[in-house]
Amino acid sequence: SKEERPDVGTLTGEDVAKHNSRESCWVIVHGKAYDVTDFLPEHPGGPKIILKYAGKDATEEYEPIHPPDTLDKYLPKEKHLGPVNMETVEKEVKEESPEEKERQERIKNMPPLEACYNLMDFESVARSVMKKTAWAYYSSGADDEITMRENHSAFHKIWFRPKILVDVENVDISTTMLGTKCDIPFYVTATALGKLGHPEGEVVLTRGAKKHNVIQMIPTLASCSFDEICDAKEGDQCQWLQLYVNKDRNITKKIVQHAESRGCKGLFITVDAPQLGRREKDMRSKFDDTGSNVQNTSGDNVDRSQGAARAISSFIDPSLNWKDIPWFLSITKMPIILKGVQRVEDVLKAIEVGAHGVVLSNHGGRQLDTAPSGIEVLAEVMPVLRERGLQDKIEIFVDGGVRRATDIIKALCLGAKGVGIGRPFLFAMSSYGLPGVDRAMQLLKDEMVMNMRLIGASKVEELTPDLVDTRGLATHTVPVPKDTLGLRSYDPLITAHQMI
Ligand SMILES: Cc1cc2c(cc1C)[n+](S(=O)(=O)[O-])c1c(=O)[nH]c(=O)nc-1n2C[C@H](O)[C@H](O)[C@H](O)COP(=O)(O)O
Repeated sequence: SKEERPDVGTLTGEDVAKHNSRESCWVIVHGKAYDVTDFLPEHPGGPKIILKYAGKDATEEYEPIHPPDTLDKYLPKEKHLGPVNMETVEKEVKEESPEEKERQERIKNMPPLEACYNLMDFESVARSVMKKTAWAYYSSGADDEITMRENHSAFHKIWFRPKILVDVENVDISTTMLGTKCDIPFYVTATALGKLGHPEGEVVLTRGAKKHNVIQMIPTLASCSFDEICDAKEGDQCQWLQLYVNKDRNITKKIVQHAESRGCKGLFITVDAPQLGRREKDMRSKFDDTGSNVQNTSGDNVDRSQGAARAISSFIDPSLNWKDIPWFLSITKMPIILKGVQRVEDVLKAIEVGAHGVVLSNHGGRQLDTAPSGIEVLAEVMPVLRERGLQDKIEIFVDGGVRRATDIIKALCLGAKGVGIGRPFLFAMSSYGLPGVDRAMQLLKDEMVMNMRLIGASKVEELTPDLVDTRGLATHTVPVPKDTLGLRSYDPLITAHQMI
């Protein structure tokens, strides 16, 4: 039976510690106690991860996965038990694991920020300094990660046909995307759970985007709350919303109209994830967290075989289809872009239903493995649109595997308006915080100016299809230069058993 709440202003650690079972489960988050007993079976991450902190302070585990307003939004008020005198709460003395000791050592000896000369350097540093679960979540792709690797190596199959003796003294790399002027044709794409990599989460990316006048796409599954990320923008800084459509369309309508009221300038509906892909590195790193039952369905209806992301994405509506698009057009004035389009027929359909744009993307290789790279689909799409006089009907974006300004230039030559970049900014943020994001964006700007000069173009309008040779793009077996960590990022169990 649940005791009545002791009638004292502030609870003590001892009061909370008594409620440490399935029958009566209280946890502390941000210095306040919550009775989550009735919530246990509904928790998308399963009851076990909460029970691991029953009667204790769960803040550290809670923080990266849940936006701060989660408890206010989803836990009934009478379950909010009020402040706890944190001096009376026993501090968990966590025995630092040998692995954690080694990681702390690597952090002490990590390279200075100035040693990072390109976006892959940030990936290399992040791999060595990030917590295993965070690295696993950010770096993983679906299944054998073939598409994740293909996204990057596809750019190496496109070769330039540079012009010479063009006056490139003044190079302008700026452009507009959905009518917003940006310094350089890339945006920070939506990537979930920013606080896995950095305690401040997505607002670090907001600040970096402001400094470089690039657009940030706010993820539905952000660690920060949507309003925190909006509040972090300055002046007329532009943000877009990435939307996972909820089975409950009223919730979706509220989210969309709130985003518009907060000044978002684009609605990117993610259409390549009716179910989240199977990211095995993410699964493996969750598996050894005894508190979470990611491997055990425990009889309820949420499949936890995908670590954190899958658990918190059980709301996504797999029945989303073309017939829903007119409804979206009716509930918002924001331009509507379909994110995750992977074939020319669907680009034509997007134009037909009145979408304002598409992102040719496979979710960074985290969804359908052996789906084609966005850049390959772009090379297929643009000639068809030009043939039908449709190339100016919508804005086409590409994301996946963009690591160099030459990748951005190739995408623009093929007809993209801009590209989305995900992991590099996560790795830069996770390794060096805002200075890391700042440097990563500046490196891309410097590379962009230099490479525009070298191919003989002084502004983005001059980036045309004749500057690239895409004959090699359709082959999917070319060896790629050994510069991609991706070739070594997949870590099948087989190596763990040192089997020959
Ligand atoms: C790296 C990463 C990507 C995610 C991402 C999380 C991470 C850590 N998440 S995920 O949890 O569902 O997989 C999202 C997401 O919330 N929504 C979305 O539309 N795309 C998501 N994406 C895909 C992202 O928007 C781009 O399509 C992808 O990152 C581009 O590839 P690069 O990382 O190689 O730049």
